[in-house]
Amino acid sequence: MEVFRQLKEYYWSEKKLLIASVISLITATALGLVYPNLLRYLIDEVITKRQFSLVPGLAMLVVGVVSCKALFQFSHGFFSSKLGNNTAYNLRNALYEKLQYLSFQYYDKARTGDLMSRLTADLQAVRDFIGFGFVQILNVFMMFTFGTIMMLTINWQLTLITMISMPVLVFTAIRFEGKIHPAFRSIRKSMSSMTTSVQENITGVRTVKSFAREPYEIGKFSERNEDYRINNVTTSGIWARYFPLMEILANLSVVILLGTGGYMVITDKITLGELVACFSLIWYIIGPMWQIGFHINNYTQSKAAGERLLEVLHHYVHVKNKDNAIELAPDRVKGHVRFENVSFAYTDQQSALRHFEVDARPGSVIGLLGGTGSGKSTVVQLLLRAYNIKEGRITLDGIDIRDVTLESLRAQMAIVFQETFLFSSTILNNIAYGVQNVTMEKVIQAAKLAKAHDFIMELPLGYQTIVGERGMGLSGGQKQRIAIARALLKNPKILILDDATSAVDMETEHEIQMGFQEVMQGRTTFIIAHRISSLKHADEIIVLDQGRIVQRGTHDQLMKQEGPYLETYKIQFADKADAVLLEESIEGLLASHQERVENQVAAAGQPKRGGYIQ
Ligand SMILES: Nc1ncnc2c1ncn2[C@@H]1O[C@H](COP(=O)(O)OP(=O)(O)OP(=O)(O)O)[C@@H](O)[C@H]1O
Repeated sequence: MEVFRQLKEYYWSEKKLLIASVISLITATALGLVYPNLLRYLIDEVITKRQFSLVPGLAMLVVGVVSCKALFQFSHGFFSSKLGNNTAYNLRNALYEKLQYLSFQYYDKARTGDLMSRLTADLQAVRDFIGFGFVQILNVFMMFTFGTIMMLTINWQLTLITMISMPVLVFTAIRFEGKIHPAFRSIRKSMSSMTTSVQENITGVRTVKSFAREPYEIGKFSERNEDYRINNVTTSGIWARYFPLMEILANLSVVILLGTGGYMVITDKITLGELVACFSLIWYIIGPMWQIGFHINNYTQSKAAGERLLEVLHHYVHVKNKDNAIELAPDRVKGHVRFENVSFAYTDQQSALRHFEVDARPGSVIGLLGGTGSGKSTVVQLLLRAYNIKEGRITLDGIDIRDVTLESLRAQMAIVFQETFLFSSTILNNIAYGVQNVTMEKVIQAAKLAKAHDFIMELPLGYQTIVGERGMGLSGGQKQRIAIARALLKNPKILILDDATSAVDMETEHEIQMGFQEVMQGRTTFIIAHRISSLKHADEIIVLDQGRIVQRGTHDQLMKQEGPYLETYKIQFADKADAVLLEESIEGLLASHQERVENQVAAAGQPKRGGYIQ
């Protein structure tokens, strides 16, 4: 019950419904106990004593009891369902809220399919238990207690003899629980692994198809499906072994009751009415025992599901606001960013960034260059406080970013990520995502600066065009331009462009950069790029290699030094230089050829023909 104790805050607010549901069920159960007594009365007082005039009254009483019982059963169903659904509502909101605030560290390892199965199947299992299962278990307990007390009052010797096989039944049920619980955990695990596989397959369908890996994906899914099947079959095996055993043990009590009770009637120790009442009551005791397997199953399933929900709800949030964190006033932020001897490692194994230093004055542009995995994105992730650093410090206008509220810190920044993410909504909503109450003019202005306006206007629905999931239906460059417009519209103090123009052609990149120069005025900008042309105008360019700064300076300074920057420049511009040379030599060849032709024509005394190429 520890799991449900920890989940209390999500259902305890609905305690009125819980109480109403419990009272309704207790009343319905208590009314059910009237039957055996009516039976006893019918046999001993009416039939045996031939008092048939009492029959209509008795029948009316039965109708009354049945109607009341039905009414209470209805209200139990009504309150339980409301309780379950309200609890699920509270839990769903809490889980979603938690997912919003869980740090990047959590999402580095989280699997979407697994999270989805927690939010759906697990949540449903908990809802069903809190709504119905819990009260049903309470009902089982009450039916057993009341039924036993009533039987004891009729004849305690017969009751005790009948109960002789009950401890064995309880023992078997407990053993069953011990086996079925781990089995259900495995089912849930394999279910979530299967969901993950489907989710990944749908997300990466283009990659799968382009590599013609459909058979491999089918095989991978089949394996997981097989795992799920085996876990279900194993669970059914446990069920199949224990359930008949429990049924036999339950029916043994009935056999004992009829044998002993029948003998007692013959020997006049109890009346026939009392035996029939006991026979009816024993089902009141056995019924719940018989169903105990189902309730145990329901309980263990929801316990496993509850554990998985608690794992998310109690997951430690690494990056959060300190007590008394400073709220940055947007109009006072200047945008002075300093990294002071910052070292960082994602895992314990290898550092992603070592002794990183930069002093980005307000309005300056810092370029970051380096090979893949050299730590460029890590710099901006740390500035965004996606992760907490343990060595060194990062300050904004002299304040350690760990002392500032996350919301006010991130409100000062706009970032265009390497991988563009668009929501499945209109282009307008995607551009206006980071800001509230924005005018259409401002959206268009941002889109124009990002060189997105023209292609948006060519779409039949313009800004109202709904982009597919993750921006499907748009080219990589178009998606990037929408993401850039989104960042520009936010009007941030700090602008971060993480390889933001990698998917657009050189010409568009140049145009976007011209736009940037306009919007970058007064903003501190960090540009990560692989193309030197994107960084050339930065106030300082930092070259990284395996997390270390290997060169820094302006473009002109770096061009005068031997080092990776110059090498990169040579590689990137070698093709261009070759192309220029080739172009020049072709032009030279053509010119000399034309000259020769003209000379020949002149020598032959013929009129000169217009152009070289006829
Ligand atoms: N979320 C993460 N969890 C663990 N390791 C990570 C994570 N992100 C990056 N790394 C590792 O940290 C190092 C630096 O990565 P980073 O993304 O900063 O490189 P980068 O220079 O931006 O590379 P690229 O140009 O390819 O984007 C790499 O070794 C990378 O594998």
